[in-house]
Amino acid sequence: MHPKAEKEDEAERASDDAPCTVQVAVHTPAHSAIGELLSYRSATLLAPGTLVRVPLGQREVLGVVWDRADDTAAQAPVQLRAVAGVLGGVAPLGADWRALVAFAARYYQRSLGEIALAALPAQLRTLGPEQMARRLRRPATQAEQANAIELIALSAEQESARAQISSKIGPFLMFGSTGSGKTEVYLRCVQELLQADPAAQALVMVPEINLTPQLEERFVSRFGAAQVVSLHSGMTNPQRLKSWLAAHSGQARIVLGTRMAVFASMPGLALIVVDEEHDASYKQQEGARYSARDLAIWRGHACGAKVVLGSATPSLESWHASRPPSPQDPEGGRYLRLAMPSRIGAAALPRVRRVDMGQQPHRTVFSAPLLAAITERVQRGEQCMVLLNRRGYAPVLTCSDCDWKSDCPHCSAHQVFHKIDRSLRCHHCGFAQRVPRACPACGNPDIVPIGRGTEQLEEQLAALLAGVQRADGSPVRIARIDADSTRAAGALQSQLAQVHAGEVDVLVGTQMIAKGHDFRRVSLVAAVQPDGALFSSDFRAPERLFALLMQAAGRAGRDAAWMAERGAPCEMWVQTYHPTHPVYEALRRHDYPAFAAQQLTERQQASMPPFAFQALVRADARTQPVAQGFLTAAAEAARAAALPGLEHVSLYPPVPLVVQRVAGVERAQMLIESSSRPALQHFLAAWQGVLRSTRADPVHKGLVRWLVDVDPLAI
Ligand SMILES: Nc1ncnc2c1ncn2[C@@H]1O[C@H](COP(=O)(O)OP(=O)(O)OP(=O)(O)O)[C@@H](O)[C@H]1O
Ligand SMILES: [Zn+2]
Repeated sequence: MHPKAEKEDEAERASDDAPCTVQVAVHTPAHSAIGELLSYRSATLLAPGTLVRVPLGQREVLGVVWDRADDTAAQAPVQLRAVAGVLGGVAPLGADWRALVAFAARYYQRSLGEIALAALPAQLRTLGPEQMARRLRRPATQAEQANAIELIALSAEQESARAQISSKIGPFLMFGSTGSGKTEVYLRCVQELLQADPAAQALVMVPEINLTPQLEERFVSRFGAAQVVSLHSGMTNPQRLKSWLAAHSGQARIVLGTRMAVFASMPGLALIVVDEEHDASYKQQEGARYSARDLAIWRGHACGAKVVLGSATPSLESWHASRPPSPQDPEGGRYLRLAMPSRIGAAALPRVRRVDMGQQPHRTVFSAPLLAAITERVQRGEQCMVLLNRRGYAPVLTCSDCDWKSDCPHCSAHQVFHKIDRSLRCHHCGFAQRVPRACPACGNPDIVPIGRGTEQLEEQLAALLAGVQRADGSPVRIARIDADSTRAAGALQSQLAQVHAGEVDVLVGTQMIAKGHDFRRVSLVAAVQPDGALFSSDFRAPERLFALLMQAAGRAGRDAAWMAERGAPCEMWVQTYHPTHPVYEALRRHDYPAFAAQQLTERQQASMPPFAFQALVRADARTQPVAQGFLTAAAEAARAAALPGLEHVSLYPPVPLVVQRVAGVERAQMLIESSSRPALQHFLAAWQGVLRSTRADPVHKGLVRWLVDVDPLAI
């Protein structure tokens, strides 16, 4: 039916029958004064969760019918605009899904409509009824049968983890070393679940799906393409709609996705896996700043699904939440910790070797012993990985005469030098320009790069290894993987495939190379300049660095049988000016528990997460005083109004962000902290209205936006 005809038809019926009022969630701007739900007139009573099209201003938008608020407040239907149409063929969204959306909106201080509509595929909004009907008629992916795989026998540790997940309630934290076979345990748990209950569904989340194409292959080959769908931001809109519908209808049994998948509609949801749960990409960094890991825990609890978090380097939050009971703490944490300390096939974790860069000649990039070790490995046919967490050629260009620096005109940051296309690019706002021929300030032609990124590292390594030959006499092959080298569609997949196929001898890259890859022939991993993170102002920096180095180390020596035939055990090299730093000491012993214990003691003494709860309010404005002035005024207004929860909450003075200006906008933030999560929540909820009215005050003209970040990951 033509949309217009349908609309008239609906209006017709509404005037005949006794019309009723429905509450609808629509996408309203984040801080708009429009209430959470809008009321519409409908000819028929619509079940909560029904997808509808409704008029909003001059437009017609997608909405979700929400549970009716108490009827007394409802307006008489005659005064209301009518629902324009119902999205036929799509079952109403379940109560579990609506509860999750409502919780996320409340907890992360966003509007219900924003979260609800953002969680739905864009095409539900844009497709007309006919297109939609055609889409629904399209046959599902031809059932490509799962390969009848002969299951490998689980190790004793894997079997114990599997059995506990099967018999206990959880939530579980699977603390398994790199290469301990966590993925195999996920696969078994999913399999067991699907076999036991024909309607059951599993949600498996990974930090970045493009980084782990291997994982997708493993699920598809085990369960067949018809059972598995993906949900991530790299998909086209039609693909996303298709996956979403398959999950929503229950036809897909397994959803494999990134953080956004936590909102997938899955009526049979019985198991949620959060792989590499420590990874920062589970936290959304714009719009509604939700943590998909934390929502997974909430969702599992609310709908009775088991939740398994997995990592070799858990977040300190999850580690603390899974502490075993002790005499001082008879309850212990809420999660059940499952330990898998051994690598599959009794493979050894790499031996950690620290190079004291203070003892090396000035300006050394690759120390002589590291270079010798890499050379030897290559000659023997083994692969090496070199990690540097900074892309580009050099972080800054500078004039040797006048001290000019390649600053971004729009940000308080340097523009990074990319030699490959002779460009200067800002990694904050994206502003790019050609490298000037001479210093723009004084005309001196001698402008030089300072510091180094992966592009330069690759170039230097190529020069240093120029004479080195592989076992077959051919020259050494070096490749680089970072956000620049993988920009083209499919580039990352093909580069990873080359590494797996042994076509690359030395892989240079950013943290992208450290994550989750099951490289079978890597025997040496080196971090050439990891010290930067040791002295960051962010209290989570040591935790992040430790996790990164442990994960990087975890790429070496994964194939026990192959390593046994080699001349030397696998190694992780760290070049540092602080070889005795506790982070490197813990790394040397592969001792995550000791590292975590030391960090948690510090956090407890300083009353920091997970012993305290935080939120940030950020203000962006034309000037720093306007940004800070808004925050100060909002805090003062909160105190003046004696908002609930305030007595248990500390409001700190506003400060500029570390990168203070981005794209011409000044940024400031205020930290809010409490030892009680409910008190913090209570206060934030009450503060919303105050922030809105403060914003409306004309003295804060020049404020661009404000936002709240609950449980922020970066301070
Ligand atoms: N029981 C088993 N017997 C033999 N091989 C196994 C077994 N379990 C897993 N493997 C193999 O061991 C390798 C490592 O397993 P997997 O990738 O699941 O580890 P992981 O714990 O997820 O590692 P990481 O955290 O480092 O990504 C894989 O190649 C996998 O096929
Ligand atoms: Zn910039």
